[in-house]
Amino acid sequence: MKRHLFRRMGRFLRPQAPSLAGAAALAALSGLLALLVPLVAGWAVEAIGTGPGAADLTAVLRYCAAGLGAAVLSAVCSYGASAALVRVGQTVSYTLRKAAFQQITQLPVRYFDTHPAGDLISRVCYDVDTVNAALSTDLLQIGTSLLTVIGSFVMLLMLSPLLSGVFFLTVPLSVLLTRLQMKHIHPLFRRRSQELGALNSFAEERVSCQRAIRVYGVEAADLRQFAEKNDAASETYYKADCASTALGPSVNFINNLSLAAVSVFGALLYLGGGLSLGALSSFVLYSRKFSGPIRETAELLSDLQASVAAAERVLDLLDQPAEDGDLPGAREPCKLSGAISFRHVDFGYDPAHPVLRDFSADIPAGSMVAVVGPTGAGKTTLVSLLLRFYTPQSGTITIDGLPLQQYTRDGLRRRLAIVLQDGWLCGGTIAENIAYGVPGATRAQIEAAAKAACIHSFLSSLPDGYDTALTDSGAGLSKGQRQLLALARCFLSNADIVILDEATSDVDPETEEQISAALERLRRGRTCFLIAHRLATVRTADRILVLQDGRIAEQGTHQQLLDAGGIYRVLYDAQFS
Ligand SMILES: Nc1ncnc2c1ncn2[C@@H]1O[C@H](COP(=O)(O)OP(=O)(O)OP(=O)(O)O)[C@@H](O)[C@H]1O
Repeated sequence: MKRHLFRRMGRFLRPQAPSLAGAAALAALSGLLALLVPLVAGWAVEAIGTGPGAADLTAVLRYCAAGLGAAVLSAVCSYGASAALVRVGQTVSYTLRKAAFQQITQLPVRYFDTHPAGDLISRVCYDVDTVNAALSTDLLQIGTSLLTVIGSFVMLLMLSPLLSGVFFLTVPLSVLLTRLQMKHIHPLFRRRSQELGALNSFAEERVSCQRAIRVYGVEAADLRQFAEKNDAASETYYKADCASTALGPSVNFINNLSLAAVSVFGALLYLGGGLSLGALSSFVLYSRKFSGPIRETAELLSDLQASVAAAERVLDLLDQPAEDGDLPGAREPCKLSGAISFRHVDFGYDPAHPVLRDFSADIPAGSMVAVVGPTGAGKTTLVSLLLRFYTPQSGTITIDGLPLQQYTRDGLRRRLAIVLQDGWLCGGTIAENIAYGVPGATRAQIEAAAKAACIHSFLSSLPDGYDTALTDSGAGLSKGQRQLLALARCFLSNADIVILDEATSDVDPETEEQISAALERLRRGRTCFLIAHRLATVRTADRILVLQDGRIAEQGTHQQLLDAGGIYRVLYDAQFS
């Protein structure tokens, strides 16, 4: 599974191969130099000798200087390796984050129906950071530790094979313990990332609907739910961290046992003349060098588990199939006349629960067609299908006689302008928001669009005018003003088909009248697809479709439908009587 993970990470790591190789060389040099220190220290001890006056001080000083030199050089190389890896970690996490965000922009809209925003944010930010930590520090330390362990192992064997036998008796115990604990720890870290994703997702959702929470007075219930999720996250953190911290002390315990055994047998060997004092000193130092990294590596491996779990979550996101690509030879529409036709369309978000059933309708080019009907009838779903957010289970939708799939997806969407009920604003200034999707629009064009959407006088009255900064949710503007801004966006775009989904639901009757007049201007040369609950908005439509249970129940002009005395009449009377 790990090998699989490294292969999946390959495309991010491969470009860093030169830096990784440089860091590995520096780390190896640093490790080798550090390995010299115990040997030189042993020689220094040997030079001190055992009897009074036996010390060869010049040699002792020489060895001390050599040991110091090796230690300093080792530290410098280690710094060089760390600096290189910090850069690698940053570059990889930058690319990974960019790829993850790009992937989010390419995922089918359906994916967001089942994956909460907070969890995705957690993957793009927190999980990528965890991967960065592993690359910047953990891998270097594990590599250096491995080198130290192997080098010390060789030195121990060279110094005393017999004493090495005693020492290595305890090593399998450490390794076995580490392996067992790793097996136990990995799923815990995976759960830890999942629970954190769920907590983030909940927090994100609740922060964004604080107004509703206050209005409904559900703060206490919310706090309770947050506490439950927080508890679950803390619990998994606690379990994972506890399991991983238990690893260090248990390996440490075994290491101390081995040190005691080496000291006792080493002393016996020295007394029996089988080992010099210098060699015994070096042996003890190497045995420490051997055991230290085993303990550190055990701890680092648990950090690495967290990084592996995080990397898996980011890679899982990257592995999601993107929105279907364009068909070969798909047309890039430069201009559409805007004739829309739905033919026997069946669609359900879940195929078992159809929303549209055998839906057929023709919207002639340049006409204004309105869709009305009860809540949940499937009006917005029609818009989502037109925008190719979803694909019908059967039937076809054509524009200018060509099925939607025969157009490039982006090209098609560029020919459509849409105004939704919630206005769809993002961070930036008001001018930038109006010009969203129309880069290069001049200030004069932006103001003309705002005038056409009847919002120019309001915008001019703001202290910073069109340069007023908006937060992403458009706080500071009323819902109606947000809708008018989105309408201005439509005026600015040169789209051939305009879709208004409850676009005037939050404006006062006077503004609605103005918008109706504006719509008359907007529809010139364009096809307008209007969805509305307020029937005043649809009176001037060329045709009104009354949707009920995913089918057209009635259709005609406003007057024809009133005269027919059907559902439309009932809805009209309910609103105007
Ligand atoms: N993303 C989705 N995933 C699953 N079901 C959905 C999704 N969006 C809408 N639905 C369901 O599809 C049905 C039609 O929804 P739609 O939003 O098209 O209705 P509508 O006529 O526009 O309603 P309203 O007038 O309230 O805006 C509803 O039953 C709704 O619950």
